[in-house]
Amino acid sequence: MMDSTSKPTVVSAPGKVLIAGGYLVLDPAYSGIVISTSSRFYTVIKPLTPPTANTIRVRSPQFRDSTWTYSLSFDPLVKVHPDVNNTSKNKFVHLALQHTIALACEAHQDTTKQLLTGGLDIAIVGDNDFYSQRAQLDALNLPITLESLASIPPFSVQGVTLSEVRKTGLGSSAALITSLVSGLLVHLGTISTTALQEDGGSERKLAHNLAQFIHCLAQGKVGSGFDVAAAVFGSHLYTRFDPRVIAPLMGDNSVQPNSLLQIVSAENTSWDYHIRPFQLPPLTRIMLADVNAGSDTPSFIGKVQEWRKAYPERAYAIWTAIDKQNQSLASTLLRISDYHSQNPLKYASIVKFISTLQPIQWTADPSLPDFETQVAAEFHAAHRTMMEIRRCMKEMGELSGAAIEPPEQTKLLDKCCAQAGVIGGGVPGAGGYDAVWVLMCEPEQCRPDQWPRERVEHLWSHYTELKVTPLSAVESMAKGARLENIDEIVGLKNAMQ
Ligand SMILES: Nc1ncnc2c1ncn2[C@@H]1O[C@H](COP(=O)(O)OP(=O)(O)OP(=O)(O)O)[C@@H](O)[C@H]1O
Ligand SMILES: C[C@@](O)(CCOP(=O)(O)O)CC(=O)O
Repeated sequence: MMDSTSKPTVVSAPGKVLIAGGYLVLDPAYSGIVISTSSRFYTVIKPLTPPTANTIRVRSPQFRDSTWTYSLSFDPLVKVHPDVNNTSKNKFVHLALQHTIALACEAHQDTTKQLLTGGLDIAIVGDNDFYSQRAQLDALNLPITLESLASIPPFSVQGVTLSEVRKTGLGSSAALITSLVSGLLVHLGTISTTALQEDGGSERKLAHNLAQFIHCLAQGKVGSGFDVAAAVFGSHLYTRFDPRVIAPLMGDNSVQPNSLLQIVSAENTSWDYHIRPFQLPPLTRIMLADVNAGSDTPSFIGKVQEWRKAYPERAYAIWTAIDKQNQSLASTLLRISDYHSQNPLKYASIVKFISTLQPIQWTADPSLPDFETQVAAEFHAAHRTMMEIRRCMKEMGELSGAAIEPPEQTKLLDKCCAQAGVIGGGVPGAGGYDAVWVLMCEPEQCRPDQWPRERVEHLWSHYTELKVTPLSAVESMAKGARLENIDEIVGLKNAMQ
Protein backbone atom coordinates (compact mmCIF):
# COMPACT_ATOMS: atom_id res chain seq x y z
CA MET A 1 0.00 0.00 0.00
CA MET A 2 1.09 3.59 -0.66
CA ASP A 3 2.69 5.49 2.21
CA SER A 4 3.28 9.22 2.49
CA THR A 5 6.78 8.89 1.05
CA SER A 6 5.66 7.09 -2.13
CA LYS A 7 5.22 8.98 -5.35
CA PRO A 8 1.76 10.51 -5.68
CA THR A 9 -0.77 9.38 -8.27
CA VAL A 10 -0.89 12.02 -11.00
CA VAL A 11 -3.40 11.96 -13.84
CA SER A 12 -3.69 14.69 -16.46
CA ALA A 13 -6.48 15.43 -18.95
CA PRO A 14 -6.41 17.81 -21.92
CA GLY A 15 -8.59 20.76 -22.90
CA LYS A 16 -10.61 20.89 -26.14
CA VAL A 17 -11.44 22.91 -29.24
CA LEU A 18 -14.47 21.96 -31.32
CA ILE A 19 -13.33 23.05 -34.80
CA ALA A 20 -16.40 21.72 -36.62
CA GLY A 21 -19.84 20.59 -35.51
CA GLY A 22 -20.92 23.28 -33.03
CA TYR A 23 -24.68 22.86 -32.27
CA LEU A 24 -24.97 19.93 -34.71
CA VAL A 25 -23.09 17.71 -32.29
CA LEU A 26 -25.94 18.10 -29.77
CA ASP A 27 -27.92 15.83 -32.11
CA PRO A 28 -26.70 12.20 -32.46
CA ALA A 29 -27.43 12.35 -36.19
CA TYR A 30 -24.36 14.56 -36.64
CA SER A 31 -20.73 14.45 -35.56
CA GLY A 32 -18.07 17.04 -34.78
CA ILE A 33 -14.29 17.39 -35.03
CA VAL A 34 -12.78 17.94 -31.59
CA ILE A 35 -9.10 18.67 -31.06
CA SER A 36 -7.55 18.02 -27.66
CA THR A 37 -4.96 20.51 -26.46
CA SER A 38 -1.44 20.18 -25.07
CA SER A 39 -2.70 22.33 -22.18
CA ARG A 40 -3.89 20.02 -19.43
CA PHE A 41 -5.36 19.74 -15.96
CA TYR A 42 -3.38 17.74 -13.39
CA THR A 43 -4.72 16.00 -10.30
CA VAL A 44 -2.12 14.91 -7.75
CA ILE A 45 -3.26 12.43 -5.07
CA LYS A 46 -1.32 11.22 -2.03
CA PRO A 47 -2.03 10.09 1.52
CA LEU A 48 -2.86 12.86 3.96
CA THR A 49 -0.11 13.86 6.41
CA PRO A 50 -0.61 13.43 9.27
CA PRO A 51 -3.05 10.61 8.47
CA THR A 52 -6.60 11.64 9.35
CA ALA A 53 -9.26 8.96 9.13
CA ASN A 54 -11.80 9.30 6.32
CA THR A 55 -10.84 12.86 5.48
CA ILE A 56 -10.18 14.29 2.04
CA ARG A 57 -8.50 17.63 1.56
CA VAL A 58 -8.66 19.15 -1.93
CA ARG A 59 -6.62 22.22 -2.86
CA SER A 60 -6.47 24.38 -5.99
CA PRO A 61 -3.31 26.36 -5.19
CA GLN A 62 -3.72 28.71 -8.17
CA PHE A 63 -6.75 30.34 -6.53
CA ARG A 64 -7.62 32.25 -3.39
CA ASP A 65 -9.98 30.63 -0.93
CA SER A 66 -9.71 27.24 -2.65
CA THR A 67 -9.17 24.49 -0.11
CA TRP A 68 -12.07 22.18 0.55
CA THR A 69 -12.13 19.53 3.26
CA TYR A 70 -14.58 16.62 3.23
CA SER A 71 -15.32 13.75 5.60
CA LEU A 72 -16.55 10.33 4.58
CA SER A 73 -19.20 8.11 6.09
CA PHE A 74 -19.98 4.62 4.84
CA ASP A 75 -23.17 3.56 6.51
CA PRO A 76 -25.39 2.50 4.82
CA LEU A 77 -23.94 4.07 1.64
CA VAL A 78 -20.86 6.20 1.00
CA LYS A 79 -21.44 9.87 1.63
CA VAL A 80 -18.96 12.73 1.18
CA HIS A 81 -19.72 15.60 3.61
CA PRO A 82 -18.24 19.09 3.05
CA ASP A 83 -16.64 20.41 6.25
CA VAL A 84 -18.65 23.17 7.93
CA ASN A 85 -15.48 25.30 8.09
CA ASN A 86 -15.00 25.35 4.31
CA THR A 87 -15.10 28.98 3.18
CA SER A 88 -16.39 28.20 -0.32
CA LYS A 89 -18.13 25.38 -2.18
CA ASN A 90 -16.97 23.48 -5.23
CA LYS A 91 -19.85 21.46 -6.64
CA PHE A 92 -17.68 19.93 -9.39
CA VAL A 93 -15.09 18.64 -6.92
CA HIS A 94 -17.69 17.51 -4.37
CA LEU A 95 -19.72 15.51 -6.91
CA ALA A 96 -16.57 13.98 -8.40
CA LEU A 97 -15.49 12.74 -4.95
CA GLN A 98 -18.97 11.52 -4.03
CA HIS A 99 -19.63 9.45 -7.11
CA THR A 100 -16.10 8.20 -7.79
CA ILE A 101 -15.71 6.93 -4.23
CA ALA A 102 -19.20 5.42 -4.38
CA LEU A 103 -18.21 3.59 -7.55
CA ALA A 104 -14.90 2.43 -6.08
CA CYS A 105 -16.78 1.06 -3.03
CA GLU A 106 -19.29 -0.68 -5.25
CA ALA A 107 -16.40 -2.34 -7.10
CA HIS A 108 -14.18 -3.20 -4.07
CA GLN A 109 -15.70 -2.02 -0.78
CA ASP A 110 -13.00 -3.33 1.57
CA THR A 111 -9.88 -2.21 -0.28
CA THR A 112 -11.38 1.21 -1.00
CA LYS A 113 -12.24 1.75 2.67
CA GLN A 114 -8.78 0.65 3.65
CA LEU A 115 -7.12 3.05 1.18
CA LEU A 116 -9.19 5.89 2.60
CA THR A 117 -8.62 5.24 6.30
CA GLY A 118 -5.62 7.61 6.52
CA GLY A 119 -7.30 10.21 4.32
CA LEU A 120 -6.32 11.74 0.97
CA ASP A 121 -4.54 14.92 0.03
CA ILE A 122 -5.52 16.09 -3.46
CA ALA A 123 -4.18 19.03 -5.43
CA ILE A 124 -5.61 20.24 -8.74
CA VAL A 125 -3.92 22.61 -11.16
CA GLY A 126 -4.58 23.71 -14.72
CA ASP A 127 -2.10 24.92 -17.34
CA ASN A 128 -2.02 28.72 -17.70
CA ASP A 129 -3.94 28.50 -20.99
CA PHE A 130 -7.19 27.63 -19.20
CA TYR A 131 -7.29 31.09 -17.62
CA SER A 132 -6.78 34.38 -19.46
CA GLN A 133 -3.19 35.63 -19.05
CA ARG A 134 -3.88 38.97 -20.76
CA ALA A 135 -3.98 41.01 -17.54
CA GLN A 136 -0.73 39.42 -16.36
CA LEU A 137 1.06 40.14 -19.69
CA ASP A 138 -0.19 43.74 -19.61
CA ALA A 139 0.87 44.17 -15.96
CA LEU A 140 4.34 42.84 -16.77
CA ASN A 141 4.49 45.13 -19.82
CA LEU A 142 5.26 42.14 -22.03
CA PRO A 143 4.41 41.95 -25.75
CA ILE A 144 1.38 39.76 -26.53
CA THR A 145 3.37 36.82 -27.92
CA LEU A 146 3.88 33.11 -27.41
CA GLU A 147 7.37 33.90 -26.11
CA SER A 148 5.93 36.15 -23.39
CA LEU A 149 3.44 33.42 -22.43
CA ALA A 150 6.31 30.94 -22.14
CA SER A 151 8.04 33.28 -19.69
CA ILE A 152 5.13 33.12 -17.20
CA PRO A 153 5.75 30.35 -14.61
CA PRO A 154 3.71 27.19 -15.20
CA PHE A 155 0.48 26.83 -13.19
CA SER A 156 0.78 30.46 -12.23
CA VAL A 157 -1.15 31.81 -9.27
CA GLN A 158 -4.16 33.78 -10.53
CA GLY A 159 -4.61 36.00 -7.47
CA VAL A 160 -8.42 35.67 -7.54
CA THR A 161 -11.06 33.12 -6.51
CA LEU A 162 -12.31 30.49 -8.95
CA SER A 163 -15.58 32.34 -9.47
CA GLU A 164 -13.71 35.53 -10.43
CA VAL A 165 -11.21 34.06 -12.90
CA ARG A 166 -11.59 34.70 -16.65
CA LYS A 167 -11.66 31.34 -18.45
CA THR A 168 -10.57 30.90 -22.06
CA GLY A 169 -13.07 28.26 -23.22
CA LEU A 170 -10.71 25.26 -23.25
CA GLY A 171 -13.14 23.28 -21.09
CA SER A 172 -11.64 23.65 -17.63
CA SER A 173 -14.48 21.85 -15.85
CA ALA A 174 -14.43 18.83 -18.20
CA ALA A 175 -10.62 18.51 -17.95
CA LEU A 176 -10.78 18.98 -14.17
CA ILE A 177 -13.50 16.34 -13.69
CA THR A 178 -11.72 13.90 -16.00
CA SER A 179 -8.34 14.22 -14.30
CA LEU A 180 -9.87 14.05 -10.80
CA VAL A 181 -12.17 11.10 -11.55
CA SER A 182 -9.49 9.12 -13.43
CA GLY A 183 -6.87 9.95 -10.78
CA LEU A 184 -9.13 8.66 -8.00
CA LEU A 185 -10.03 5.53 -9.96
CA VAL A 186 -6.33 4.73 -10.41
CA HIS A 187 -5.41 5.65 -6.83
CA LEU A 188 -8.21 3.53 -5.35
CA GLY A 189 -7.35 0.60 -7.63
CA THR A 190 -10.73 0.60 -9.42
CA ILE A 191 -8.87 0.81 -12.71
CA SER A 192 -5.32 -0.41 -13.22
CA THR A 193 -2.25 1.81 -13.45
CA THR A 194 -1.94 0.70 -17.09
CA ALA A 195 -5.60 1.54 -17.91
CA LEU A 196 -4.69 4.91 -19.37
CA GLN A 197 -2.00 3.49 -21.64
CA GLU A 198 -4.53 1.88 -23.95
CA ASP A 199 -6.38 4.19 -26.34
CA GLY A 200 -9.91 2.87 -25.92
CA GLY A 201 -9.83 -0.03 -23.42
CA SER A 202 -12.78 -0.81 -21.16
CA GLU A 203 -11.23 0.89 -18.11
CA ARG A 204 -10.76 4.14 -20.06
CA LYS A 205 -14.39 3.84 -21.18
CA LEU A 206 -15.51 3.37 -17.56
CA ALA A 207 -13.60 6.55 -16.61
CA HIS A 208 -15.28 8.35 -19.51
CA ASN A 209 -18.80 7.25 -18.62
CA LEU A 210 -18.35 8.19 -14.97
CA ALA A 211 -16.77 11.58 -15.78
CA GLN A 212 -19.47 12.29 -18.35
CA PHE A 213 -22.24 11.60 -15.84
CA ILE A 214 -20.59 13.66 -13.06
CA HIS A 215 -19.95 16.58 -15.42
CA CYS A 216 -23.61 16.61 -16.50
CA LEU A 217 -24.73 16.47 -12.87
CA ALA A 218 -22.39 19.31 -11.84
CA GLN A 219 -23.39 21.49 -14.80
CA GLY A 220 -27.06 20.77 -14.14
CA LYS A 221 -27.57 19.97 -17.82
CA VAL A 222 -26.69 17.36 -20.39
CA GLY A 223 -24.67 18.94 -23.23
CA SER A 224 -23.25 16.92 -26.09
CA GLY A 225 -20.33 15.79 -23.91
CA PHE A 226 -17.65 16.38 -26.55
CA ASP A 227 -15.52 18.21 -23.95
CA VAL A 228 -15.37 15.25 -21.55
CA ALA A 229 -14.86 12.86 -24.48
CA ALA A 230 -11.84 14.95 -25.63
CA ALA A 231 -10.46 15.03 -22.07
CA VAL A 232 -10.66 11.23 -21.88
CA PHE A 233 -9.93 10.09 -25.46
CA GLY A 234 -8.00 13.01 -27.04
CA SER A 235 -8.73 14.41 -30.53
CA HIS A 236 -11.47 12.53 -32.37
CA LEU A 237 -14.63 12.70 -34.44
CA TYR A 238 -17.40 12.75 -31.85
CA THR A 239 -20.98 11.51 -32.01
CA ARG A 240 -22.89 12.07 -28.79
CA PHE A 241 -24.49 9.59 -26.38
CA ASP A 242 -28.21 9.26 -25.70
CA PRO A 243 -28.81 11.11 -22.39
CA ARG A 244 -31.33 8.44 -21.34
CA VAL A 245 -28.39 6.26 -20.26
CA ILE A 246 -27.73 8.52 -17.26
CA ALA A 247 -31.33 9.63 -16.61
CA PRO A 248 -31.72 7.28 -13.58
CA LEU A 249 -28.71 8.99 -11.94
CA MET A 250 -29.67 12.59 -12.58
CA GLY A 251 -32.05 13.14 -9.62
CA ASP A 252 -31.41 15.49 -6.72
CA ASN A 253 -30.38 12.78 -4.29
CA SER A 254 -26.59 12.81 -4.30
CA VAL A 255 -26.29 9.37 -2.69
CA GLN A 256 -27.03 6.68 -5.24
CA PRO A 257 -28.16 3.13 -4.60
CA ASN A 258 -25.74 0.43 -5.69
CA SER A 259 -26.40 0.73 -9.41
CA LEU A 260 -23.73 3.18 -10.49
CA LEU A 261 -21.24 0.54 -11.63
CA GLN A 262 -23.80 -1.18 -13.81
CA ILE A 263 -24.80 2.10 -15.48
CA VAL A 264 -21.32 3.50 -16.09
CA SER A 265 -19.76 0.15 -16.98
CA ALA A 266 -18.05 -0.10 -20.39
CA GLU A 267 -20.25 -3.16 -20.99
CA ASN A 268 -23.44 -1.08 -20.79
CA THR A 269 -24.45 -0.94 -24.46
CA SER A 270 -26.78 2.00 -23.84
CA TRP A 271 -23.66 4.19 -24.03
CA ASP A 272 -23.94 4.74 -27.76
CA TYR A 273 -21.39 7.52 -28.35
CA HIS A 274 -18.90 7.04 -31.18
CA ILE A 275 -15.28 8.05 -31.02
CA ARG A 276 -13.59 7.87 -34.43
CA PRO A 277 -9.82 8.44 -34.58
CA PHE A 278 -8.69 11.84 -35.78
CA GLN A 279 -5.54 13.93 -35.70
CA LEU A 280 -4.56 17.12 -37.48
CA PRO A 281 -2.16 16.53 -40.40
CA PRO A 282 1.60 16.41 -39.72
CA LEU A 283 3.47 19.72 -40.12
CA THR A 284 0.36 21.77 -39.39
CA ARG A 285 -0.33 23.69 -36.23
CA ILE A 286 -3.48 24.94 -34.61
CA MET A 287 -3.26 28.34 -32.92
CA LEU A 288 -5.86 29.51 -30.47
CA ALA A 289 -6.65 32.96 -29.22
CA ASP A 290 -8.61 34.27 -26.33
CA VAL A 291 -10.56 37.31 -27.51
CA ASN A 292 -11.39 39.78 -24.82
CA ALA A 293 -15.17 39.89 -25.16
CA GLY A 294 -17.61 37.45 -23.60
CA SER A 295 -20.44 35.35 -25.09
CA ASP A 296 -23.23 33.48 -23.40
CA THR A 297 -23.16 29.91 -24.76
CA PRO A 298 -26.43 28.68 -23.11
CA SER A 299 -28.39 31.61 -24.60
CA PHE A 300 -26.89 30.89 -28.04
CA ILE A 301 -27.91 27.24 -27.76
CA GLY A 302 -31.45 28.31 -26.77
CA LYS A 303 -31.71 30.64 -29.80
CA VAL A 304 -30.45 28.04 -32.26
CA GLN A 305 -32.78 25.39 -30.83
CA GLU A 306 -35.80 27.73 -31.02
CA TRP A 307 -34.96 28.64 -34.61
CA ARG A 308 -34.58 24.97 -35.53
CA LYS A 309 -38.01 24.25 -34.04
CA ALA A 310 -39.64 27.23 -35.72
CA TYR A 311 -38.16 26.64 -39.20
CA PRO A 312 -37.53 22.90 -39.38
CA GLU A 313 -37.18 22.68 -43.15
CA ARG A 314 -34.80 25.58 -43.53
CA ALA A 315 -32.82 24.42 -40.50
CA TYR A 316 -32.64 20.88 -41.86
CA ALA A 317 -31.30 22.17 -45.19
CA ILE A 318 -28.64 24.30 -43.49
CA TRP A 319 -27.62 21.57 -41.05
CA THR A 320 -27.36 19.08 -43.89
CA ALA A 321 -25.13 21.49 -45.80
CA ILE A 322 -22.94 22.19 -42.75
CA ASP A 323 -22.68 18.51 -41.94
CA LYS A 324 -21.61 17.69 -45.49
CA GLN A 325 -18.82 20.27 -45.18
CA ASN A 326 -17.83 19.06 -41.70
CA GLN A 327 -17.54 15.45 -42.90
CA SER A 328 -15.65 16.57 -45.96
CA LEU A 329 -13.23 18.55 -43.79
CA ALA A 330 -12.59 15.53 -41.58
CA SER A 331 -11.94 13.23 -44.52
CA THR A 332 -9.76 15.77 -46.34
CA LEU A 333 -7.58 16.30 -43.26
CA LEU A 334 -7.28 12.52 -42.77
CA ARG A 335 -6.35 12.09 -46.44
CA ILE A 336 -3.65 14.74 -46.06
CA SER A 337 -2.19 12.68 -43.19
CA ASP A 338 -2.20 9.63 -45.49
CA TYR A 339 -0.11 11.53 -48.01
CA HIS A 340 2.42 12.16 -45.26
CA SER A 341 2.60 8.42 -44.49
CA GLN A 342 3.13 7.66 -48.20
CA ASN A 343 6.07 10.02 -48.62
CA PRO A 344 7.15 12.13 -45.64
CA LEU A 345 9.97 13.89 -47.53
CA LYS A 346 7.91 15.06 -50.46
CA TYR A 347 5.11 15.96 -48.06
CA ALA A 348 7.49 18.12 -46.01
CA SER A 349 8.73 19.89 -49.11
CA ILE A 350 5.24 20.81 -50.35
CA VAL A 351 4.22 22.03 -46.88
CA LYS A 352 7.30 24.25 -46.89
CA PHE A 353 6.39 25.53 -50.35
CA ILE A 354 2.76 26.41 -49.57
CA SER A 355 3.69 27.91 -46.20
CA THR A 356 5.00 30.98 -48.05
CA LEU A 357 1.93 31.42 -50.24
CA GLN A 358 -1.73 32.28 -49.91
CA PRO A 359 -4.14 29.37 -50.64
CA ILE A 360 -5.12 30.77 -54.03
CA GLN A 361 -1.50 30.23 -55.18
CA TRP A 362 -1.08 26.72 -53.76
CA THR A 363 -2.17 24.90 -56.89
CA ALA A 364 -1.08 27.50 -59.42
CA ASP A 365 2.40 26.15 -60.23
CA PRO A 366 2.16 23.72 -63.19
CA SER A 367 5.77 22.62 -62.75
CA LEU A 368 5.08 20.88 -59.41
CA PRO A 369 5.39 17.07 -59.59
CA ASP A 370 2.16 14.98 -59.35
CA PHE A 371 2.45 13.97 -55.70
CA GLU A 372 3.12 17.52 -54.54
CA THR A 373 0.27 18.83 -56.72
CA GLN A 374 -2.13 16.34 -55.15
CA VAL A 375 -1.11 17.29 -51.62
CA ALA A 376 -1.36 21.01 -52.40
CA ALA A 377 -4.82 20.40 -53.91
CA GLU A 378 -5.96 18.62 -50.72
CA PHE A 379 -4.70 21.50 -48.57
CA HIS A 380 -6.55 23.87 -50.84
CA ALA A 381 -9.72 21.76 -50.52
CA ALA A 382 -9.38 21.93 -46.71
CA HIS A 383 -9.06 25.71 -46.98
CA ARG A 384 -12.20 26.03 -49.15
CA THR A 385 -14.19 23.76 -46.86
CA MET A 386 -13.21 25.72 -43.74
CA MET A 387 -14.30 28.95 -45.46
CA GLU A 388 -17.61 27.38 -46.45
CA ILE A 389 -18.24 26.09 -42.91
CA ARG A 390 -17.66 29.61 -41.60
CA ARG A 391 -20.09 31.02 -44.14
CA CYS A 392 -22.83 28.52 -43.21
CA MET A 393 -22.32 28.93 -39.45
CA LYS A 394 -22.48 32.69 -39.83
CA GLU A 395 -25.70 32.35 -41.80
CA MET A 396 -27.17 30.09 -39.12
CA GLY A 397 -26.23 32.74 -36.55
CA GLU A 398 -27.92 35.49 -38.54
CA LEU A 399 -31.07 33.44 -39.01
CA SER A 400 -31.32 32.37 -35.37
CA GLY A 401 -30.24 35.64 -33.74
CA ALA A 402 -27.19 34.06 -32.05
CA ALA A 403 -24.01 35.96 -32.96
CA ILE A 404 -22.12 32.78 -33.92
CA GLU A 405 -19.62 34.59 -36.12
CA PRO A 406 -20.24 38.28 -35.43
CA PRO A 407 -18.84 40.90 -37.87
CA GLU A 408 -15.89 41.70 -35.58
CA GLN A 409 -14.81 38.06 -35.63
CA THR A 410 -15.36 37.81 -39.39
CA LYS A 411 -12.98 40.71 -39.89
CA LEU A 412 -10.35 39.18 -37.61
CA LEU A 413 -10.66 35.69 -39.14
CA ASP A 414 -10.55 37.02 -42.70
CA LYS A 415 -7.28 38.75 -41.86
CA CYS A 416 -5.86 35.57 -40.30
CA CYS A 417 -6.94 33.48 -43.29
CA ALA A 418 -5.30 35.94 -45.70
CA GLN A 419 -1.83 35.23 -44.25
CA ALA A 420 0.53 33.06 -46.28
CA GLY A 421 0.55 29.46 -45.09
CA VAL A 422 -2.76 29.69 -43.23
CA ILE A 423 -5.15 26.88 -44.11
CA GLY A 424 -8.24 28.26 -42.40
CA GLY A 425 -9.88 29.05 -39.10
CA GLY A 426 -13.10 29.72 -37.31
CA VAL A 427 -14.89 30.42 -34.06
CA PRO A 428 -14.72 27.30 -31.84
CA GLY A 429 -17.71 25.47 -30.39
CA ALA A 430 -20.74 27.66 -29.96
CA GLY A 431 -18.90 30.64 -31.50
CA GLY A 432 -19.42 34.21 -30.36
CA TYR A 433 -16.93 36.87 -29.45
CA ASP A 434 -14.61 35.08 -27.07
CA ALA A 435 -12.18 32.92 -29.09
CA VAL A 436 -10.82 32.00 -32.52
CA TRP A 437 -8.80 29.07 -33.87
CA VAL A 438 -6.52 29.10 -36.91
CA LEU A 439 -4.89 26.12 -38.65
CA MET A 440 -1.65 26.76 -40.46
CA CYS A 441 1.33 25.07 -42.06
CA GLU A 442 4.20 24.49 -39.66
CA PRO A 443 7.15 23.46 -41.87
CA GLU A 444 10.14 21.70 -40.33
CA GLN A 445 12.40 24.70 -40.88
CA CYS A 446 11.87 28.29 -41.87
CA ARG A 447 13.85 31.48 -42.01
CA PRO A 448 13.03 33.86 -39.16
CA ASP A 449 9.84 35.81 -39.88
CA GLN A 450 8.77 33.18 -42.39
CA TRP A 451 6.72 30.98 -40.06
CA PRO A 452 2.97 31.26 -40.64
CA ARG A 453 2.60 31.23 -36.85
CA GLU A 454 4.77 34.35 -36.59
CA ARG A 455 2.61 36.13 -39.15
CA VAL A 456 -0.53 35.27 -37.21
CA GLU A 457 1.09 36.18 -33.91
CA HIS A 458 2.16 39.56 -35.36
CA LEU A 459 -1.34 40.21 -36.65
CA TRP A 460 -2.88 39.38 -33.26
CA SER A 461 -0.42 41.40 -31.22
CA HIS A 462 -1.02 44.51 -33.38
CA TYR A 463 -4.78 44.09 -33.64
CA THR A 464 -6.54 47.07 -32.14
CA GLU A 465 -10.24 46.39 -32.73
CA LEU A 466 -10.33 43.46 -30.30
CA LYS A 467 -7.88 42.32 -27.63
CA VAL A 468 -6.55 39.08 -29.12
CA THR A 469 -4.25 37.02 -26.88
CA PRO A 470 -2.67 33.80 -28.15
CA LEU A 471 -2.84 30.62 -26.09
CA SER A 472 0.28 28.49 -25.99
CA ALA A 473 -1.58 25.22 -26.73
CA VAL A 474 -0.96 23.03 -29.73
CA GLU A 475 -2.75 19.76 -30.45
CA SER A 476 -2.07 17.08 -27.83
CA MET A 477 -0.34 14.10 -29.37
CA ALA A 478 -0.94 12.00 -26.23
CA LYS A 479 -4.36 10.42 -26.46
CA GLY A 480 -6.51 12.00 -23.75
CA ALA A 481 -6.21 11.29 -20.03
CA ARG A 482 -2.88 9.83 -18.98
CA LEU A 483 -0.94 8.74 -15.93
CA GLU A 484 1.99 11.08 -15.28
CA ASN A 485 5.24 11.03 -13.37
CA ILE A 486 5.32 14.14 -11.18
CA ASP A 487 9.06 14.61 -11.81
CA GLU A 488 8.50 14.94 -15.55
CA ILE A 489 5.95 17.77 -15.47
CA VAL A 490 7.80 21.08 -15.32
CA GLY A 491 6.61 23.21 -12.42
CA LEU A 492 4.12 20.72 -11.00
CA LYS A 493 5.95 19.97 -7.74
CA ASN A 494 6.46 23.68 -7.17
CA ALA A 495 2.80 24.43 -7.80
CA MET A 496 1.86 21.97 -5.03
CA GLN A 497 3.53 24.08 -2.33
N1 LIG B 1 -8.44 24.69 -10.91
C1 LIG B 1 -9.64 24.30 -10.49
N2 LIG B 1 -9.80 23.69 -9.30
C2 LIG B 1 -11.00 23.29 -8.87
N3 LIG B 1 -12.14 23.47 -9.56
C3 LIG B 1 -12.04 24.07 -10.76
C4 LIG B 1 -10.81 24.52 -11.29
N4 LIG B 1 -11.05 25.09 -12.51
C5 LIG B 1 -12.38 24.97 -12.73
N5 LIG B 1 -12.98 24.36 -11.68
C6 LIG B 1 -14.41 24.04 -11.52
O1 LIG B 1 -15.06 24.19 -12.76
C7 LIG B 1 -16.09 25.19 -12.63
C8 LIG B 1 -16.22 25.98 -13.93
O2 LIG B 1 -17.02 25.22 -14.74
P1 LIG B 1 -17.83 25.82 -16.00
O3 LIG B 1 -18.63 24.69 -16.55
O4 LIG B 1 -18.45 27.10 -15.62
O5 LIG B 1 -16.62 26.19 -16.94
P2 LIG B 1 -16.26 25.67 -18.37
O6 LIG B 1 -17.47 25.76 -19.24
O7 LIG B 1 -15.56 24.39 -18.29
O8 LIG B 1 -15.25 26.83 -18.81
P3 LIG B 1 -14.17 26.94 -19.93
O9 LIG B 1 -14.58 26.07 -21.10
O10 LIG B 1 -14.13 28.40 -20.29
O11 LIG B 1 -12.89 26.50 -19.32
C9 LIG B 1 -15.63 26.05 -11.47
O12 LIG B 1 -16.71 26.70 -10.86
C10 LIG B 1 -15.02 25.00 -10.54
O13 LIG B 1 -16.02 24.31 -9.81
C1 LIG C 1 -22.96 24.50 -28.91
C2 LIG C 1 -22.23 23.22 -28.52
O1 LIG C 1 -22.39 22.28 -29.59
C3 LIG C 1 -20.72 23.46 -28.42
C4 LIG C 1 -20.28 24.38 -27.31
O2 LIG C 1 -18.86 24.43 -27.35
P1 LIG C 1 -17.97 25.45 -26.52
O3 LIG C 1 -18.27 25.22 -25.07
O4 LIG C 1 -18.31 26.82 -27.03
O5 LIG C 1 -16.54 25.05 -26.88
C5 LIG C 1 -22.80 22.67 -27.23
C6 LIG C 1 -22.38 21.24 -26.91
O6 LIG C 1 -21.92 20.52 -27.81
O7 LIG C 1 -22.56 20.81 -25.75
